Amino acid sequence: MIIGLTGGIGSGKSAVSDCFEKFGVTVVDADIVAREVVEPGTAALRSIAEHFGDDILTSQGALDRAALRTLIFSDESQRKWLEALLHPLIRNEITQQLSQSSSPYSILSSPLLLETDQASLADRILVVDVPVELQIERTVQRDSNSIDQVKAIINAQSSRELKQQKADDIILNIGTIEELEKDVSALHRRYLQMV
Ligand SMILES: CC(C)(COP(=O)(O)OP(=O)(O)OC[C@H]1O[C@@H](n2cnc3c(N)ncnc32)[C@H](O)[C@@H]1O)[C@@H](O)C(=O)NCCC(=O)NCCS
Ligand SMILES: Nc1ncnc2c1ncn2[C@@H]1O[C@H](COP(=O)(O)OP(=O)(O)OP(=O)(O)O)[C@@H](O)[C@H]1O
Repeated sequence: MIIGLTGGIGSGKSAVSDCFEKFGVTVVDADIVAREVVEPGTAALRSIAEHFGDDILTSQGALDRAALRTLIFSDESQRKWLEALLHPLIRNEITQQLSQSSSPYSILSSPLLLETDQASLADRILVVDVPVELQIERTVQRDSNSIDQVKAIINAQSSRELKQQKADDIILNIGTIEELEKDVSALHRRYLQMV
């Protein structure tokens, strides 16, 4: 059984998947996979440099993620171009990593689970839900992004309401980390009964 874990930027997916990992559940994280497919030497990184120019690379030849972030969240057509290149590669790698899992069930954590065909890889959808104001507050605190950039990223993602509609399970992450851990623990027991 594969649980698709999703939520917008800064909603708490990593906090939730860290708890599942502590219970021995295999977690495949789409954000980590998205970094792997553009490592130096990959065909995808070469395509990105050809399309955006060598300024999109650091002096070490790696992807300048901050530069690409600024570009794609201010120009939808460039974001669509990047997604058309990367999403098939990300999906393939996710499938590969999930096939190697040996835990009773696995977690696929992805910010774009419901926006892409990654949803079809999951048997159940678990949404980490937070009010947008808290999402922005936690993200700005964690990252060096400005409020406007965080808002632009949120606008490129599906709405809180749509995620709630598509969810089989919802964790409302408005309390403490300890409360979040209790909610994950209860879900873990339920999931074990389902496999
Ligand atoms: C633009 C990039 C280089 C910025 O890298 P950076 O290290 O700053 O951020 P990181 O990759 O950790 O992503 C942070 C968050 O941004 C949001 N985000 C990233 N890509 C997208 C996107 N295409 N659409 C909407 N939100 C996105 C997600 O909430 C994600 O958790 C990077 O996000 C990227 O390559 N995005 C395109 C690939 C993609 O769609 N990844 C999402 C997982 S499938
Ligand atoms: N219940 C909570 N109480 C306080 N802080 C929290 C709570 N849950 C998450 N956080 C913090 O909020 C920030 C965002 O959480 P996290 O990194 O887990 O989100 P995410 O959904 O994985 O984000 P992204 O989509 O950007 O990868 C982190 O700094 C995290 O420590």
